[in-house]
Amino acid sequence: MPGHEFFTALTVAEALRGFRPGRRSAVEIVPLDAALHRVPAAPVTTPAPLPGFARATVDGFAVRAADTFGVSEGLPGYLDVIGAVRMGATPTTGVRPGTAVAIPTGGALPPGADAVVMVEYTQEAMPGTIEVVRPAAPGDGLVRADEDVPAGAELVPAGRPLRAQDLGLLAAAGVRELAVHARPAVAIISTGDEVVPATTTALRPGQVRDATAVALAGLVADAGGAPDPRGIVPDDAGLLDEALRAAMKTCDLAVVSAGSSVGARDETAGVVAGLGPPGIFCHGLAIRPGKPTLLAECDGVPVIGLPGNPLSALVVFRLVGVPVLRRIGGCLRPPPEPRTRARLARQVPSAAGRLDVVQVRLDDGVAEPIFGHSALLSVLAAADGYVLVPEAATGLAAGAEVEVVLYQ
Ligand SMILES: Nc1nc2c(c(=O)[nH]1)N[C@H]1C(S)=C(S)[C@@H](COP(=O)(O)OP(=O)(O)OC[C@H]3O[C@@H](n4cnc5c(N)ncnc54)[C@H](O)[C@@H]3O)O[C@H]1N2
Ligand code: MOO
Repeated sequence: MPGHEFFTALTVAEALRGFRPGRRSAVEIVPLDAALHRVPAAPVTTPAPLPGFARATVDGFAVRAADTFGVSEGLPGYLDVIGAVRMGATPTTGVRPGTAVAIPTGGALPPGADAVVMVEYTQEAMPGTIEVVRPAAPGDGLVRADEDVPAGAELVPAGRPLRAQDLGLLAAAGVRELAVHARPAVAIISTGDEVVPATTTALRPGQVRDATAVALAGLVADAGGAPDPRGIVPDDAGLLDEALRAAMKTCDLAVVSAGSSVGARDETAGVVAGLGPPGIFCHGLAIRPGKPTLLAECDGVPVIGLPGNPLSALVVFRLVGVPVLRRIGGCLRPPPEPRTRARLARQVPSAAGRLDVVQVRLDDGVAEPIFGHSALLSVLAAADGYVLVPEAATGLAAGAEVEVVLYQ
């Protein structure tokens, strides 16, 4: 019977290294205010140096630094104030030896000046004349015309999702739109005769609401993808084949939940094997939970078969699906996941040779493992994060310092 062979389990690291579908989502132009978290398809270089003119970084007086050399509280220097810089305007009055021009923070440095003395280091000696009591070196109290971004410099790299500060820098440089990867379209197909839409009010005995699809859609959206939930397919090879082929016409990644194990009704592997070359990359990962996972690429579309247990499906998609999805979306530098260090409240057993993903609750620097079968979705909902027990380890000792990857 198809699907009854034993898994040939790869480690998660081997799978991530080896399964590298070449598919990339299309490139589209978006306006800057719609570009948060989008992935630039090419580096964006500055059209001009920034800030573009030398500007004061303090409120004070634009001066020639040489005029202040050697001054002190006891021996102030005297300068004639011959004008004031207006914000947003080109300064008209230049600074000559023995003179100063009043300037606000951010004002354009007048010609002739090479430093700005803070107002706190001056006082009015008489109307139109200031005493300067601290010397200024050239460059003090200002930023140069290209100090923020030199001519031709890169504002944002390709492949790193845009953060709020990136948008700010692009805005400062006058970039109004940019080329980004389209959000990869991720078809989400649930399977199982017992699975009914999540909107079902009254369940018949043996039925379960589709818990996986909406949760996967959340993970997809969090990772920059566009979820395309395509409903529930019964345990029928022909219908799954039809659903997958229809999805593959438009999606960048197809995800099937359940049916990836070795039971009589587990059709996913057989169907995926017939979808087109190169076909199945691996069936079975050395991970708990999540062993019955299938990775394939069929006619240019990556296909991921996830375990039926919703907890397992979500764990595997986070660890294996998200990196694949990000790469399809052109993301070369994924944002680092938030992590924290904690002490393990109790011992965690684990078999050598597989990666264990242990859900934990965090309390004041202590990570409390939440034990429970992977059929129990509440375990995942109760968790603040997870701890990985590497393949080589046979468990973690109580009190061990562990790294917790946090759910946001
Ligand atoms: N003889 C073996 N049996 C099982 C193995 C094994 O290695 N040998 N592995 C177990 C593990 S681990 C898992 S996980 C499951 C995965 O099996 P499938 O991927 O074939 O999934 P199903 O059997 O169809 O479903 C498992 C479980 O999850 C429920 N389910 C499925 N889809 C949904 C959904 N969208 N929303 C909510 N719940 C869902 C389904 O009703 C089942 O209870 O196999 C073990 N068995
Ligand atoms: O590994 Mo299954 O994926 O434990 O529930």
